[in-house]
Amino acid sequence: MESDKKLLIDKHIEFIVNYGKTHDQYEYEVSDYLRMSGLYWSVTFLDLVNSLEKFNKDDIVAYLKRNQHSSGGFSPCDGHDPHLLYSLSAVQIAIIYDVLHEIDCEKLIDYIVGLQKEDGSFAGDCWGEIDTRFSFCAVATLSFLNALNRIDQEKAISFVLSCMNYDGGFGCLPGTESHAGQIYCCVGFLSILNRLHMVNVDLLGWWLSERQLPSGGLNGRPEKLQDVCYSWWVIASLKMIGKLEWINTEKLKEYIVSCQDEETGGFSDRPGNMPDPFHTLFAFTGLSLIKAYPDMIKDVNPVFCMPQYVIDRAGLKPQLL
Ligand SMILES: COc1ccc(S(=O)(=O)N2Cc3cc(-c4ccc(C=O)o4)ccc3N(Cc3cncn3C)C[C@H]2Cc2ccc(O)cc2)cc1
Ligand SMILES: [Zn+2]
Repeated sequence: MESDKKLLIDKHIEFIVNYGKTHDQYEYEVSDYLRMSGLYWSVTFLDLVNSLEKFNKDDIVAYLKRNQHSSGGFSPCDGHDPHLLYSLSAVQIAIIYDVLHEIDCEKLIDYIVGLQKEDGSFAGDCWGEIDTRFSFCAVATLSFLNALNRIDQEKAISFVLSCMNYDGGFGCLPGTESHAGQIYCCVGFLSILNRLHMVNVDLLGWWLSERQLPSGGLNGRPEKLQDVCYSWWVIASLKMIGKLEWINTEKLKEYIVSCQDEETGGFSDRPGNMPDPFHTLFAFTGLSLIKAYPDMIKDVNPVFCMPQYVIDRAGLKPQLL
């Protein structure tokens, strides 16, 4: 029976610890444009399985400092431009290691405030791409820096609400189709700003529960294939709006475990595909949220996608319905 499949925790730890070392040089190199996020995915995974000591804290601090741009924003790695995505990842890493004092928080706050537009939306960087993902990155990062009062919150909220669709979901821009990843960002944004009552909970809960397929896995939009990372985007959103019980969590657990690579360790989007740190983290945060292995995986916060004890230590209490 699939549900009896063992979770090979030690193999997954080995996969993550060795990813940057033994992993095929070409693939590791081409992912340098997301390296700071890759580090966040790996650090969060290790902390959830009580193995944070596998990484060298001083090396991590040096990497953060080396990649804070003069503008205050963070780049993914040397030679790349700063971006909101990697600024959030850098602060998430700093909060987990409790080293926020090692980075220039004031300059980072100025960088983020400078990215808010007249209509309340946020650009991801100086090149100006607008996406509700960046609204989430902005308020999540400012939460950790205790600087939410530095942006125009009412305009930011009205922009995100202008991206809500008739199906209760959210898209990346006004009038764009609902997608689980965008829904997670918009619901998380509203949770951080205490506006979850603006969500149509029954409509959105129904749309999200409809993501579950016969395999037990979840897809990100109607008619798409299941993918283990949607385990996170969908159930974190359901948890925030208090409708997690609308998913068959036993079938979901079976699907998630079926995506582990028993040879190399790590998780892939679907059984038999190439594992990566991104899908490995979101498989574990999904298992954590449905409390599938409570003795092996620490509790995760559904809004910030970080260990709950870290969010408690930071004194943050994002709204949950
Ligand atoms: C392999 O193709 C991609 C496509 C998009 C991306 S992404 O950076 O825009 N991103 C995150 C992401 C990462 C990986 C990955 C491979 C190796 C590593 C090392 O750490 O990470 C793989 C996929 C991926 N995607 C694409 C994806 C996942 N499931 C379905 N798809 C199409 C997500 C994508 C968007 C993203 C999501 C969350 C987040 O915090 C940042 C970016 C990266 C690789
Ligand atoms: Zn995926």
